[in-house]
Amino acid sequence: MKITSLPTVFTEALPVLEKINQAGYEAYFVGGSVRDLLLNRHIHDVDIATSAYPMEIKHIFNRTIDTGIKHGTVTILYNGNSYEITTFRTESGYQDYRRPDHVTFVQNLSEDLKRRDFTINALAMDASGNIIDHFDGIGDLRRHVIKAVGVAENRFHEDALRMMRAVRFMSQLEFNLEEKTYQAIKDNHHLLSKISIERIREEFVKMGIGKGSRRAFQVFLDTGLSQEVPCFQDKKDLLSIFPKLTFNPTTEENLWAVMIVLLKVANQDIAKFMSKWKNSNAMERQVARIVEFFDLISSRSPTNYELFRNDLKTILLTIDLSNILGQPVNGSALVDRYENLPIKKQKDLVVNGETLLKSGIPAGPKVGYLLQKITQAVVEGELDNDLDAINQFILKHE
Ligand SMILES: Nc1ccn([C@@H]2O[C@H](COP(=O)(O)OP(=O)(O)OP(=O)(O)O)[C@@H](O)[C@H]2O)c(=O)n1
Ligand SMILES: [Mg+2]
Repeated sequence: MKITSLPTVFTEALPVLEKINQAGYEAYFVGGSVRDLLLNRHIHDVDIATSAYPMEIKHIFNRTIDTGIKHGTVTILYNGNSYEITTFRTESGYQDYRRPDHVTFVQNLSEDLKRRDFTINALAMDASGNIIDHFDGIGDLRRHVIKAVGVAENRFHEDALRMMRAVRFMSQLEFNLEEKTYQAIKDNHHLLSKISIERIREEFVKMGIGKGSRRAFQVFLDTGLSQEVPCFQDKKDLLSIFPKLTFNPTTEENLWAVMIVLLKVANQDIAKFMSKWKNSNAMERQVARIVEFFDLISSRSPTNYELFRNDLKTILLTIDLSNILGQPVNGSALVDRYENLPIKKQKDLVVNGETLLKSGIPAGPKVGYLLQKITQAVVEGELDNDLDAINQFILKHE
């Protein structure tokens, strides 16, 4: 197969292949970019494989970064873009079911393609647009199948994360798992426990927000992979809800929001669950806000309305909570209710602790009690946010 018209991500990178070729080495586009090109999907970056050693690549290009010299990878900067160029290699250095500590360089492309995870990812394309496909990856793209290259079990022993990659591609591409690949995951799911939570999380999130997330979740459960993720141990019931959802979360924040609602409904410890994911501080803050928000819905404590922020509004409007909670929750009604609140922040109230003291209320717990009563009555629409009305209210409640 030869591709004659290439998107700009490739045409911009063609001079890179040509420069390597002119220096006497082979060079190809490989992996995800070739797969996504054939699927007509958005291509975020192109990776290059070559017969040249990293030192030789550093000679050919002026601006390079030693990304992973040990693994044969050099990043080059060319015409405002950066490219990862990796020397043909095998996976013989794999230890402990994780990525290799050291690699063995090989001289030809077919050896390099053999060590890749799935047939649809073991595709290459040369500078003329010829597709190299030794494992019928094109056929599997047509059949919508994720199939391991060679013996599936070996591929998963080389890198156990590939089992998560399998379900993640199922979700992203809406593909099926080939029978032997599925069976090999079922037989080897325990190996996932060797993989760091950060790497698992990256795949889990991609799986959770892909178009085929619900089917992928079912396989994540059925194969036993979920048991190997620390925060999901003993949460099979909770997870079994995912395949039944009537929508796909589309952003990472949405995905966590769904998880949090499920945990809330099941009365489980959210902080404990979230800490196990080792999320970034920024994501932790987002998550904390989502938790606050759901507390808000359930407690209806007026002062909590302060926590209602635009991003949370988005969640409410995009996620159908009724389906998760098993009881009717009208997201847009909640948003409307917020929009029409007489006060949105405690500060919007015409009185505060200080003004109450000045008006003669004795210092003590009474002040806080009154303030809460007033706020609640105003939020619920039972009392106007007006000094006279509030003073009368105080007389009644003193
Ligand atoms: N555990 C892994 C990770 C990657 N690869 C190979 O390296 C390529 C690039 O890896 P990566 O960028 O992680 O994945 P992509 O398949 O490119 O997917 P994405 O579009 O998410 O980048 C893959 O296509 C595959 O050939 C592999 O064999 N085993
Ligand atoms: Mg990639």
